Amino acid sequence: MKEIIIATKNPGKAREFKRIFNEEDFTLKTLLDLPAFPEIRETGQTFEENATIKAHAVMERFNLPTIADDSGLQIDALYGRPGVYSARYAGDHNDAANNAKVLSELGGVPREKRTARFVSTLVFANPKNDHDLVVEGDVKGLIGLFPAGDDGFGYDPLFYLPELDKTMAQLTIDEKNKISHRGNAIRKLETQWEDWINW
Ligand SMILES: O=P(O)(O)OP(=O)(O)OP(=O)(O)OC[C@H]1O[C@@H](n2cnc3c(O)ncnc32)[C@H](O)[C@@H]1O
Ligand SMILES: [Mg+2]
Repeated sequence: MKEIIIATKNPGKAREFKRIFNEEDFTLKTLLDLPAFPEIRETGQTFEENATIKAHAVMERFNLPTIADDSGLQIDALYGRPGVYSARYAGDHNDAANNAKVLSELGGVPREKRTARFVSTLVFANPKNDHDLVVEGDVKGLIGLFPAGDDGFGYDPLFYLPELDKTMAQLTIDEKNKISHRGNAIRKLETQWEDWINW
């Protein structure tokens, strides 16, 4: 069976990838399914640089086609922060602390100025290809005044979608994948990889 690795240790991302891919043609493994992989230092200045670092570190270790996702939240009133620092804005992978910091920095900012977007950049690296596939997906929304919802991960409880009158954390995984930055990026990747990948 053909295999693709998703170079992530984030259980929320892992669930979304597994749910969206139809695994009839290949199986998907994340770093949570594989022997302990050392911490990858995300030293890039952009989502693409960090996704490239992750995809290549993991591809070289396992010698298999590997997709990495580097993603984050860009808030207009904060000049694009937390951006590439989204995972470690207030505390490393401490979602509650990160959300609290965003809310406190936005204190007093009115609804119409709380615009934001989630971005996901995917880099697909393959031992048999000399260039990577790179795609970006996004979704626009507003930062709520307080967290709402229990699903998803990260900043989902703060990310309000006016058209749905719900936060990202109030959506099912399928509803989130249908509109999310990651879902949009994965769909773009799927239209491109058939011609590129040579198993
Ligand atoms: O690097 P990996 O192992 O993939 O996992 P990570 O959580 O560290 O992932 P990133 O380095 O790409 O950091 C992205 C952060 O942005 C936030 N984020 C990204 N996508 C999100 C989503 O769909 N919903 C909520 N928050 C998200 C969340 O805080 C993530 O930890
Ligand atoms: Mg990370």
